[in-house]
Amino acid sequence: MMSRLLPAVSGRVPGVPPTPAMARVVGLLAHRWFSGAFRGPLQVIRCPAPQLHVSGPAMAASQEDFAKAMNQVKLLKEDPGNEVKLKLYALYKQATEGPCNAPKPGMLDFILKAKWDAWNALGNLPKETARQNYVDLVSSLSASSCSQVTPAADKKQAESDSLVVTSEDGITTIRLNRPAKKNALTTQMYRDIMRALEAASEDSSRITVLTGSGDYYCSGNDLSNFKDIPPDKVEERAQSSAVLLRDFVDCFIDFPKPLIAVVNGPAVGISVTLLGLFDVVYASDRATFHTPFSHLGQSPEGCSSYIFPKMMGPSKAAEMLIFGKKLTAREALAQGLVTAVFPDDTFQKEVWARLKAYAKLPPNAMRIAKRLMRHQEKEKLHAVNAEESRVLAERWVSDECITAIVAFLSKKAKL
Ligand SMILES: CCCC/C=C/CC(=O)SCCNC(=O)CCNC(=O)[C@H](O)C(C)(C)COP(=O)(O)OP(=O)(O)OC[C@H]1O[C@@H](n2cnc3c(N)ncnc32)[C@H](O)[C@@H]1OP(=O)(O)O
Repeated sequence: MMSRLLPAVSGRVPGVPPTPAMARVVGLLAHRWFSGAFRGPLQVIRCPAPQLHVSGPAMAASQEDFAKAMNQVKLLKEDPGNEVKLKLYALYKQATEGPCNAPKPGMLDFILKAKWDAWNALGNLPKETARQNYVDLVSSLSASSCSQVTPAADKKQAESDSLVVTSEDGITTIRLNRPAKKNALTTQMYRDIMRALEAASEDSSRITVLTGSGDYYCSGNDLSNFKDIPPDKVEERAQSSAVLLRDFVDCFIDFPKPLIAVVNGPAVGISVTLLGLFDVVYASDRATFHTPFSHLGQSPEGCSSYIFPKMMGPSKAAEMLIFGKKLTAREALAQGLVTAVFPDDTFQKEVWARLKAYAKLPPNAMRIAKRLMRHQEKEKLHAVNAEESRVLAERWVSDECITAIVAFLSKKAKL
């Protein structure tokens, strides 16, 4: 694709070398055109993606993604160069107007001809594919543009008591930091994690890690979230928690970069179910995986009702999600929930060495590979998440759930 565009950019007829005078004129016009001296659709468009030739509506970006990509182009820190701008232009036109039907500009109208050639070269590429390719290209440009942020500015992104977010060596790490409460997730932490993921998806890091401080990875939802709710607000709180849950899980479904869980110790509830949405899960041999939903009068979330049966087969998934069987790290590895298990005493050293090496890989290639692996399932996962959240809102107001939570909060029960 690149080489097909080159003649268009230089204004050359393929196979005919340009004269020096022609090259000078083309260079001048191209400079004016691309530096904004020319008004027209090129100012509306901006960055695209390498032609992936992944076709068909299954790979199509939404109009919202497309609109976002157009805005992102304006934020690029570096001029992407004429070749890329031409691709962006062509993909924008194809995505918004379809195949090129405009009359061919005259040979001496170099700039218009370059634009026309670029658009025309897309032939009958479907609008949806052009839209997707535009989004991909912008995303790849944003990633490489962001990676030029100075290391000092890039080091620390956010810090709060319960969540610590750092970015170093190409890795953004989101660390749950409530060790005294086994890293149980408060309402504020769900919100902060969503914000951290959003920032990580746009920062210069190449991979993103979620891990815990202290002896636990995470003990799941903080059951105190259910405390002090006036009786007439119970239903309303259940509904708003379901919306929070749905938005939270959606962020994991949509996260564009490689996402790695570094499971440093036991994991409970939502911190286990979410693992199915990570790309890689590394666990200490001290970690356990526990989803005691029935014990709590609750139901599975994090898309686990769909992913776990597919991953480990329905009966192993049933043992976990219906009967609350706690898995050891080795059992979780055998079920495909965990990628690799490390001895606890060398866990941190081995895992971070591996992650640092991964974080040196080309970021766009990693994102594209992830998208190709995950895209087909995305719509399904959003639907599963919506349904699980809806059902949980019902469970939270059930007698079974209220009894279980009261028992825990009054210190009468523990898992
Ligand atoms: C809006 C989105 C909603 C998403 C819904 C998700 C569903 C789930 O995640 S369900 C899973 C909920 N989690 C639990 O049921 C775990 C409850 N915790 C325990 O059973 C135990 O604490 C433990 C087995 C995790 C650890 O036991 P251990 O004896 O080692 O330590 P503790 O002394 O019990 O814990 C220390 C400290 O931390 C508090 N704590 C631990 N986990 C939670 C939690 N999930 N919610 C609230 N508080 C928790 C525990 O109460 C102790 O506090 P104190 O020191 O103040 O007594």
